[in-house]
Amino acid sequence: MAPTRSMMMDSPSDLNEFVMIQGNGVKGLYEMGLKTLPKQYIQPLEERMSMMTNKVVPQESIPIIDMSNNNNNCDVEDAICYAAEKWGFFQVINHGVPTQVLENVKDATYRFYELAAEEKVKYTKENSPTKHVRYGSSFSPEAEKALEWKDYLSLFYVSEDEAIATWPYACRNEALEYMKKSEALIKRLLNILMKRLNVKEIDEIKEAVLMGSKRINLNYYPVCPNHDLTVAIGRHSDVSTLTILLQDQTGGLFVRTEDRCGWIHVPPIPGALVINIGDALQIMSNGRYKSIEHRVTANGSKTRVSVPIFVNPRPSDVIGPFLEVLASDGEKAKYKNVLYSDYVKHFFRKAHDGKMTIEYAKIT
Ligand SMILES: O=C(O)CCC(=O)C(=O)O
Ligand SMILES: [Fe+2]
Repeated sequence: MAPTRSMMMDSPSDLNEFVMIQGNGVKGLYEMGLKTLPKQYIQPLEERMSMMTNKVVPQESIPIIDMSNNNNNCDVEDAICYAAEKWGFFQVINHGVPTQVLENVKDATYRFYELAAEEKVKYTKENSPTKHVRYGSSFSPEAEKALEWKDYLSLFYVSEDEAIATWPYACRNEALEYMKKSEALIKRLLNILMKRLNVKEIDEIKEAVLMGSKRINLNYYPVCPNHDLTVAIGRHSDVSTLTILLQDQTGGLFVRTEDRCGWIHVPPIPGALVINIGDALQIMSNGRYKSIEHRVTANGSKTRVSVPIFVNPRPSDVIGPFLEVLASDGEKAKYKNVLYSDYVKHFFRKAHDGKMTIEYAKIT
């Protein structure tokens, strides 16, 4: 029997069946015309943006850095390192990734989500022929108190051949092209950030630990009923080295203020990319660069898409503060060495919980 709206509201197992097992996602809930948010999505008060404790600070903004060579290159380098130390988040313009490539990957995101549920369901955890391709909804439904209003397709990059063989046709060429065309930007950013840490050269070993593996996510956040009772993504920091995020013009990404008392909106800028430092780089830089907590609000009137590329160490890498950082002035290590796959497992084992993941690696 096709699920009715009232079934969806009352029964967690019907909701799970419709959203996750049949692969309709929250997109399916929106399309069914739900006027009230199912209770599984209702977040505790302290997680809602409408609370006084979650005030938005409109007078603050993260830096916008022009990466073209019209500026003095030293200014660009200073701006990037300062932003990574103080804010952990910045936007870049004139970054060298062609606008058309960005537009194409957004279109491809819509194309994938417009496929019938029977097509998308082939890529869920239960059905996907490879663990490198995963379609799902919410973050860790087993661990979360309340679900998140988000569908995702997560594509782990191993090689071009493997991607061509396994990634969904609706989006694979565009996702691959976006990854390829952002490679030079990623390398430039890492070179700049490393120089400031006293790492003179990114040799093969350093390159592997900084950017040895990559994951691209196609996030889809449909229009949400009672949107202020829920979140699209809860408070978290990324476990990556760097994240390169493409967002559309809807808005909704918020970053923690330095005093951790409020939130700063990351305004959409046509053609720009949002860059943020992840936990792995916070650890490798011994805390010099900051991986900042962020979240995404659900929207009551517009669908939003975003496409992050998570630039990561390889799962088999051991990460810890670089010796160059510690040696420069005898600085003490703030983090221990951890196997990156253990760190990532720890992140996925629990619900989103702000900046708590990094405690796993902290020397106390
Ligand atoms: O959608 C966004 O703007 C942010 C997504 C995000 O934070 C993530 O996927 O880790
Ligand atoms: Fe994130």
